[in-house]
This record gives sequence, C-alpha cells and structure tokens, in this order.
Amino acid sequence: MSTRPVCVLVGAPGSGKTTVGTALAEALGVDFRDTDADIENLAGKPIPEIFVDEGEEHFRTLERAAVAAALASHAGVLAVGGGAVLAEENRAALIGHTVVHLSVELPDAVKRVGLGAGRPLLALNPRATLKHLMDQRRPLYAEVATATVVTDGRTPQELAAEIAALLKP
Ligand SMILES: Nc1ncnc2c1ncn2[C@@H]1O[C@H](COP(=O)(O)OP(=O)(O)O)[C@@H](O)[C@H]1O
Ligand SMILES: O=C(O)C1=C[C@@H](OP(=O)(O)O)[C@@H](O)[C@H](O)C1
Ligand SMILES: [Mg+2]
Repeated sequence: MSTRPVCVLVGAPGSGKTTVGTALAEALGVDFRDTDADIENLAGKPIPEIFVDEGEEHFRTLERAAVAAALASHAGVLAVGGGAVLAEENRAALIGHTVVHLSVELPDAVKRVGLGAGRPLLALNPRATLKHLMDQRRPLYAEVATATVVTDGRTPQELAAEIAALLKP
C-alpha cells in the first residue's frame, strides 16, 4: 500500500498552515511535516537566504521536488508553502489527496504575518503584496481543495479540532 498524508494543508501565507498543522498532527497522534522546513534542511539555509542567493525560480524548483517527495513518503499531516499551488505540477500531484484549504481574509492575514519576517515575498509592503497574492491564488486553492475551513477569528486549537472531526471516516 502506498504512503500518503492523512491531510495536506494549503492556503495563503498567514492562513496558519504551519501552526494549525502542528496542532492537528498532535491531535491525531501523527507526524507533522512542512515542505518549507524540508527545503530549508536540504538547502542548509533559511528561505529568505535562498531567495537572496539563488532567486525565487530556484526556490520553486526545490519546492516542486519537496512537494512530490513529501506526498509520496509522508503519512501524517503535511503543510505546503503558500505558493506551492502556483505550479501546475504541484496542483496535479495533489489530485486524489485530502487537501484542506485554510481560508483567511486580508485583515487577519495581515495581522498574522506582521511585517513579513521570514517571508521574502512580503518583505516590501506586506499588505498590498498579500492582497495581490491572495487575489491571484484564491482560485488555485479552491481548485486543489477537497474541503475549505474558514480561519478568521478562530484559534489554531479550534481549527485543529474541526479538521480532525472532518477527517473522521
Ligand atoms: N487561527 C489563528 N489565529 C491567530 N493567529 C494565528 C492563527 N493561525 C496562525 N496564527 C499565527 O499567525 C502567524 C502565521 O502562522 P503560520 O502557521 O506560520 O501560517 P502559514 O504557515 O500558513 O504561513 C503565526 O505567528 C501564528 O502564530
Ligand atoms: O506564498 C509564498 O509564495 C511563500 C510562502 C511561504 O510559506 P508560508 O505560506 O508557510 O508562509 C514560503 O513557502 C515562501 O516564503 C513563499
Ligand atoms: Mg508556514
């Protein structure tokens, strides 16, 4: 039998994929994996440094490889970076998986990412950039998602419990 994640989380930066994913994995008693962390481990440096040293295109190449590897080998909760859905290859790879879109509107996303530290795409003008990214990606998150959970005004613990209930057969 092939290994597949119990749940893949997608959504905009600040939607809570890393935070809610960690809480969800704990609630389910499974491992949590985040393709951003996989990429940093492989590259041996933080994501902002990858963007500075090699550029976004190189990051996206590493991300496609990280998404494919994690989908094929991780049996727990998987979070992918907010921009993973931009690649057709990643959207195709997500077909057949349980994919939960953590939706967030601009006000909560802005509050959560603050000045964009650690997110190189948001380093300049986080609010306007986030608005642009979210407008561009909303249809892509909807395309890959098998369920959508609204995160605005909800705590990570509430969201983890809601998703855990959703995943029960
Ligand atoms: N539901 C939530 N309510 C309030 N703050 C949240 C929520 N989810 C995440 N956060 C906070 O927002 C920030 C970004 O969360 P993170 O999990 O890194 O998002 P993502 O991985 O989707 O970019 C973190 O500081 C986190 O503590
Ligand atoms: O939106 C994006 O394109 C990105 C989101 C980040 O992950 P989070 O969504 O976890 O912030 C990270 O993959 C990288 O900085 C690029
Ligand atoms: Mg994250």
